[in-house]
Amino acid sequence: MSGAGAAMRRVFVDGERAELDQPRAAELAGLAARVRELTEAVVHTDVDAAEVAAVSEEIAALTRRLAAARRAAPPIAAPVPGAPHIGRQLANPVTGPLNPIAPPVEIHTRPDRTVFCDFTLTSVYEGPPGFVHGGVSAMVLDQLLGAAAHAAGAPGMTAALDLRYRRPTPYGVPLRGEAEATEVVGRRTHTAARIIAPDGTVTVEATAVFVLPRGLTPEALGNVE
Ligand SMILES: CCCCC/C=C\C/C=C\C/C=C\C/C=C\CCCC(=O)SCCNC(=O)CCNC(=O)[C@H](O)C(C)(C)COP(=O)(O)OP(=O)(O)OC[C@H]1O[C@@H](n2cnc3c(N)ncnc32)[C@H](O)[C@@H]1OP(=O)(O)O
Repeated sequence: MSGAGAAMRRVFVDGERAELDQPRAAELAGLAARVRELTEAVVHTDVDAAEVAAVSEEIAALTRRLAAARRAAPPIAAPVPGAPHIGRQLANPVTGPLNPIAPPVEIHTRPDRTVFCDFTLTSVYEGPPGFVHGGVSAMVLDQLLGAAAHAAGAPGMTAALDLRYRRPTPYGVPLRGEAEATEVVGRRTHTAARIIAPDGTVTVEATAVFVLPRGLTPEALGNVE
C-alpha cells in the first residue's frame, strides 16, 4: 500500500487522530470564522503604523494562548455510524469549517450521485485584479471532483487534474460548482466538473482521474452509501 493509503487507513480505520464531537467542532468552527474575518480585515486595513504594531502584538499573544494546548495533527470529526468519512476532515483547506484558509465550501450529493456546491469567494482569494486566483479555482474543483468520485462509490487520490480556464471567475458573487463521475475502470475513476458564474457562464472546466491507493477499499474509506 502506498504511504498515503496506509496513512488514510491509520486515520479513518485505526482511529489515529483525535476525534471531536459536534459541540467541540462547532466551538472551533466559530474560532476559525473569526480568523477568516481577521484575514479579510488584514488584507484591506489602512490603519496607521502604531495601530498595525499594536494589533500585531495582540495577535501574537492570542496565537501563544491557542498554542498552549497543541495537537500533533489536525483533529477529525467523530464517525457517524453508517455515514461516509468524506466530511470528517474538519481542517480540509476547501471544505473544513475548522480551517481559516478554507472558504469553506459545502459540498452536497444528489440522489443521482452527482455533487454540487454553492459558494462565494472573497477578495482574499484574488488572482488577476478583480477575479479569483486560478490555483484557488483548481483547489475547489479538485475537492469537488474528489467528492464526485466518492459519491460514485469509487473514491481515490487525485492522479491527474486538467483545467481549462474559459472566462475569469469573479469573486464576491455566488458561484456554483458541479461535478460527476464519468467512468470507473478498476481503481481509476474519471470525473468532470465546472464552475458557473451567476449569469450562467462556465468559467472553469476540469477533468480529473482519481486512483484508489493499492490495499485500500472504498469501504475502508467509509464509502457506504
Ligand atoms: C484531501 C482528501 C484526501 C483523501 C481523503 C480520504 C478519505 C476520505 C474519503 C474519501 C475520499 C473523498 C474525497 C476526496 C476528496 C478530495 C480530493 C482531493 C484529493 C487530493 O488532494 S489527493 C493529493 C494529490 N494526489 C496525490 O498526492 C497522489 C500521489 N500519487 C500517488 O500516491 C499514486 O500515484 C496513486 C495512489 C495515485 C496511484 O498509485 P498506484 O501505485 O496505486 O498506481 P498504479 O500505477 O498501480 O495505477 C493504478 C491505475 O491508475 C492508473 N493511473 C495512475 N496514475 C494515473 C494518472 N496520473 N492518470 C491516469 N491514470 C493513472 C494506472 O494506469 C492504473 O490503471 P489500470 O489499472 O487501468 O492500468
